[in-house]
Amino acid sequence: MLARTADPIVAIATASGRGSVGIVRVSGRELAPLIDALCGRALKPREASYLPFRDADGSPIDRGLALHFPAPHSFTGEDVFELQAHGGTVVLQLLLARCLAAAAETDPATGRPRLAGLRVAEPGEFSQRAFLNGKIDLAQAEAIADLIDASTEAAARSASRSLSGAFSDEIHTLLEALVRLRMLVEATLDFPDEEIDFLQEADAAGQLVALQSQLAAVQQRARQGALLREGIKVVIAGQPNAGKSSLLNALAGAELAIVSAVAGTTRDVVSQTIQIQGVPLHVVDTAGLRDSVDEVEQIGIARAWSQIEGADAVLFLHDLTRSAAPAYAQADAEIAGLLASRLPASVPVIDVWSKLDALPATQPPPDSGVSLSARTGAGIETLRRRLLEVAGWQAVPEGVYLARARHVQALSRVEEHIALATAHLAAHAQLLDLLAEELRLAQNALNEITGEFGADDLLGVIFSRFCIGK
Ligand SMILES: Nc1nc2c(c(=O)[nH]1)N(C=O)[C@@H](CNc1ccc(C(=O)N[C@@H](CCC(=O)O)C(=O)O)cc1)CN2
Ligand SMILES: Nc1nc2c(ncn2[C@@H]2O[C@H](COP(=O)(O)OP(=O)(O)OP(=O)(O)O)[C@@H](O)[C@H]2O)c(=O)[nH]1
Ligand SMILES: [Mg+2]
Repeated sequence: MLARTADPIVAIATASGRGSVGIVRVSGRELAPLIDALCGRALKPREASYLPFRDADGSPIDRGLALHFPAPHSFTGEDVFELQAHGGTVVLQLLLARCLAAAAETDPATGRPRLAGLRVAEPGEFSQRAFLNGKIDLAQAEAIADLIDASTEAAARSASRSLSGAFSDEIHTLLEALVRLRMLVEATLDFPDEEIDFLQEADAAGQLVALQSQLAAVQQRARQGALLREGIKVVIAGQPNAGKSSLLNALAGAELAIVSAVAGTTRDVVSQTIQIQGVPLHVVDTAGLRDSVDEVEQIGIARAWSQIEGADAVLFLHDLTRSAAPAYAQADAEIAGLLASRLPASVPVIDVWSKLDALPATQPPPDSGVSLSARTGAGIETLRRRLLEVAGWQAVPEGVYLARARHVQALSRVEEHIALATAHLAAHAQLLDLLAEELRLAQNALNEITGEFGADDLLGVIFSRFCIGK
């Protein structure tokens, strides 16, 4: 949990601490004395000045651009002071140390420390301040972290949309509609003897239907956004020698896993994240499944099963050159039974028929599942499309906003409360209290997304996952 203090904070604000330019950033209530110590003068608000950054004895540590964003017009809403220096780790550490030391020194003008309490920021603390000072809401703060962590272009673009407030705006539109309805219900509850039926007059039922369909659209885009952020885990499973490792390599376009004609080659789990239309797929190659007396192979098979049990989708590989043999088919049937008993029904198992190139031209490939050749690449594109389908990816024309599982879950709770509210309204008079309560709960769930109604521990978890300097 991040401390909620108003202490001034400082951090090196570059991802790796090494680049051609690096920034040391300070946020606090009144930074003028510190700025004077490092720059030797006051800075024009929001304008870059090129000057030496002064050490204790006045000698320059580096020369660079200094910026002062006076409160409240800054990223954090506090006074912000930036030193944009050369990006070496040592020079940035020197500047950081100089800021801390200068802050503790007595300001000749006041006889007090220049900036009492300056300390190094914890991860996420700058963004947390921007949130606490009302500069951004919680969904936007999360979008900053997601933008920095984005692993694909599509994820970065949609995080940027969330950061600009596109997602928050939609949540606010839903909130407004909900608040209007709540007022209506409360008014009806307050004047029970009134002749006119407010609810009927204002078509409360119609408003609920409209709200539901607005919500469905937001849910759809948030689900797609969460998919872009989190991706799905796809586990390749099957008998030894089925071509699992070859398929991983073909999907990844690199020789990651060892391929050999020896059955039981793979023992360790090998995984690689690939992307299809910007959707990250975490593809996992596993040891071939069979009864084995080899101790090492047994460990590998146990690991395979634990991967399979954590999968969002399973690619069940069958070797086309052997699948007609009764013993082979029997072993596949046993594996199919185990998959069915160990996986929840919601996890799709895709039958993949491998080594299509080695199949005699006279023999037609099975019409179920996907037939492919890791060697020639035939069928790989079909498999990619099938995987996108299984992941539930549908490109949304207006673009999606990057969302998190947390948001998708909150939206599902809103959906449940609206459904209950609709039922209570249909039953009318005697259930108006319950209707009001469901609307209130729906509003709370929406407020959790933007952080207007967030438990402190939730906020702590969210911000502590940021990188340092954000
Ligand atoms: N040098 C630098 N680059 C950076 C950041 C930074 O802190 N420093 N950012 C850090 O994440 C991002 C930009 N985010 C920012 C958000 C708001 C304000 C800001 O000054 N807002 C004021 C004024 C707005 C205006 O003039 O329109 C405000 O909101 O009142 C600055 C940076 C990315 N690039
Ligand atoms: N002709 C042909 N051979 C393939 C194809 N894919 C894999 N093979 C061959 O099948 C054999 C086994 O391939 P692997 O990818 O190692 O099989 P695996 O399922 O990972 O095997 P284990 O790790 O032992 O479980 C190797 O000799 C591969 O060259 C293919 O598409 N066509
Ligand atoms: Mg293998």
